[in-house]
Amino acid sequence: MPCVVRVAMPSGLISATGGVTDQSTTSRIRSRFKRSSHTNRSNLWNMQLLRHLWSLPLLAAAQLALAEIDIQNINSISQEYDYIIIGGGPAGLTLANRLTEDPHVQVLVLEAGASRPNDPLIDIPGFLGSTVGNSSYDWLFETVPQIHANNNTFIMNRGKVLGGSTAINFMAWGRPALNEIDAIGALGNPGWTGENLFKYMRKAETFMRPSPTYALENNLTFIPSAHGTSGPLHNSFSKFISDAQRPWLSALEALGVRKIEDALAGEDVGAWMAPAAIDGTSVTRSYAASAYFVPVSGRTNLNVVTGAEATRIVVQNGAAQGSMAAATAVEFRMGSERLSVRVKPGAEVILSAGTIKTPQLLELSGIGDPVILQGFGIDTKVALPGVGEGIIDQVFFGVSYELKNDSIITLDDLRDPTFLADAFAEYETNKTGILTLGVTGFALLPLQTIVGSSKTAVKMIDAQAAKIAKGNYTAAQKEKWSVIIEGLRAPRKRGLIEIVAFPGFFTSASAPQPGKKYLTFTGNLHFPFSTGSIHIASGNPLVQPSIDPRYYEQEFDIQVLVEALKFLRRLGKTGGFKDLFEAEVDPGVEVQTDEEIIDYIKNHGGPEYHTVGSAAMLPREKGGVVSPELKVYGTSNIRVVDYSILPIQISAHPMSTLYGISEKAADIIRGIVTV
Ligand SMILES: Cc1cc2nc3c(=O)[nH]c(=O)nc-3n(C[C@H](O)[C@H](O)[C@H](O)COP(=O)(O)OP(=O)(O)OC[C@H]3O[C@@H](n4cnc5c(N)ncnc54)[C@H](O)[C@@H]3O)c2cc1C
Repeated sequence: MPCVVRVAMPSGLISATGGVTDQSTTSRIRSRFKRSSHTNRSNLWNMQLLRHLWSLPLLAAAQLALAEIDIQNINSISQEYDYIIIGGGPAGLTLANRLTEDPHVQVLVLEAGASRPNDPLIDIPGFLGSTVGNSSYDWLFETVPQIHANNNTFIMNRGKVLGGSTAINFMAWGRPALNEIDAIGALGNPGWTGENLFKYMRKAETFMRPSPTYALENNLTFIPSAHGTSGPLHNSFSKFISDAQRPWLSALEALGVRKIEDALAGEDVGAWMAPAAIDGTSVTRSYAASAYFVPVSGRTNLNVVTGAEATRIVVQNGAAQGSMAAATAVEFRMGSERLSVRVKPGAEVILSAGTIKTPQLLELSGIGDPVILQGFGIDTKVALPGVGEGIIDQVFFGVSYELKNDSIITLDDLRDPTFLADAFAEYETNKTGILTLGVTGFALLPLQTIVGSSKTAVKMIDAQAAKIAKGNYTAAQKEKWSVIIEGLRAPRKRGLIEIVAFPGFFTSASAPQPGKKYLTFTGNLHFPFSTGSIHIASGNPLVQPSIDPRYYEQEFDIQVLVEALKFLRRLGKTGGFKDLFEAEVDPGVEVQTDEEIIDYIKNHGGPEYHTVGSAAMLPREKGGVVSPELKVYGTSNIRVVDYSILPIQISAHPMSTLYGISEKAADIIRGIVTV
């Protein structure tokens, strides 16, 4: 067996702790941020969006940071693991942490990406988004051309690094309504209730309260009992709130959107100021690797191997013999080496490779739809047609405004290398300034608010319900959609569109102008009806799967987004925003008719990075892949624990829910709870 890499904790390019930054350090920082050698990877939508957000010098700095990252060879993989976890993202590392609390349990984690401790582009909150699109951190998956989205292809960004997408994401910390989890339970998943899962979400987190003065000045409210106080994952309110978003709550109130005390307490329809996954003490990103791995990295019963890409689970027996199929080995690659680790009797393999890679690995292992598997010469070990089917992906678009007042600080300032260097020095010295920023202004709106009329909303809902009733869909599909319809009919209990105030230029049709400042509103469709699939495109594990979310196949989705864009334009003309904005930049006033708006959204909107459903937790006869215990049907020792198990979408950003799912899964696996 080869040597195994265990991640070391080098000092890194930039210390994450505070301290005095002297003059020579500041000049070094300045010159670093002035260098530029980054070349743009793609002209696809997401890439344009992020290219506008982040300057070339910053991305060059990322390359310098990479050179400093270290991985050490420490020991060898043994053959005696109780759990082999594929994927060192939020789910994989939560499980690894909890399962190794028992010193007699041996755990191996295989992570395809590298470990990047003390990487400033991950750790410094205000650099959010800077690693998205950089192949050293990002898988850069691509969809197939989307026929209902002007045939556009979209990049599906996902973290390829220890910590998974939590290392590269935007850190928004939210939770769905309690009743949404109850609805997932009612689809055939006993034991999955809102109350129960919220308990696990709180277990995962430590919430840092803001000081009473800061809370009062910035309208930050919270209900203490809704938050965890001793979990590994830290969250807090942003220490920097741009003046560009000050009118958020009052302008929304003028449009009939009430402020809610705390969107994490089980009801999330309304407007709020949100915390982010930022450790309020160190003022660094709190993510799966820093929260769940680093504190326990010294455990001798935990072996986390980075740069190790799992390629197949070797599965024996199966339906043909009438017995349960069982994993006997996991094959993986490290560089050009092909390796394998045995699954000892009684041990388990847990797939936590994320919504895109988990179904691919199942299919490569002979678990999936026999027709698809045969097409690639793969023997069927478990016939499970639900694998990779029924995926639902949230989508979003932006409306950007140029600010009248160029002295307001926004993320746009970071495109200026001198400002960036100063901001960096301020962050290093005091842990203050724009580089401490997390996105704060959120609201979740029901259709009734978006269209401004209950009657119109009900008409749209009725039309969609009738279309579904008449359509040639399976009963299981109709049942899932009925949950969304039910939500749409209960505007106080369930929202449909989330809107966010992003303090900077975050649209892709135009480019930001030097010296100008912007605020972007995003409109995010959190319950799309359009449903697609992810399947292998080759028997070669290194060929990425075919991802087809079928964006806007259900016309209702695009109709709602058109209405959302109109709502955001109304918001831009309301209250304090009216005086703040010089002009709408994207889509721009020339885009007026519904057809023009549709084109704008299809060409300049895209994935919100929250895909669910590729290994759905549902009864097997309803297309389910895993049971409520998260066991893959037809197998004795394979589970899936990641975001792919959600059978329908939720109204919130995934992280809190996913950590909660993973905490609960750890208790199920350890036998602490039964479902
Ligand atoms: C750009 C972006 C912004 C986002 N913003 C937010 C936000 O603000 N708030 C929020 O709550 N959520 C956000 N999300 C979503 C959130 O981060 C993800 O939903 C969540 O991390 C998904 O977790 P997961 O375990 O399913 O998969 P991932 O986080 O993708 O983890 C999977 C891990 O498995 C590894 N892996 C995959 N295949 C293999 C293999 N074959 N062998 C070994 N390892 C493998 C991957 O490298 C990765 O580390 C964002 C996501 C992205 C990409």
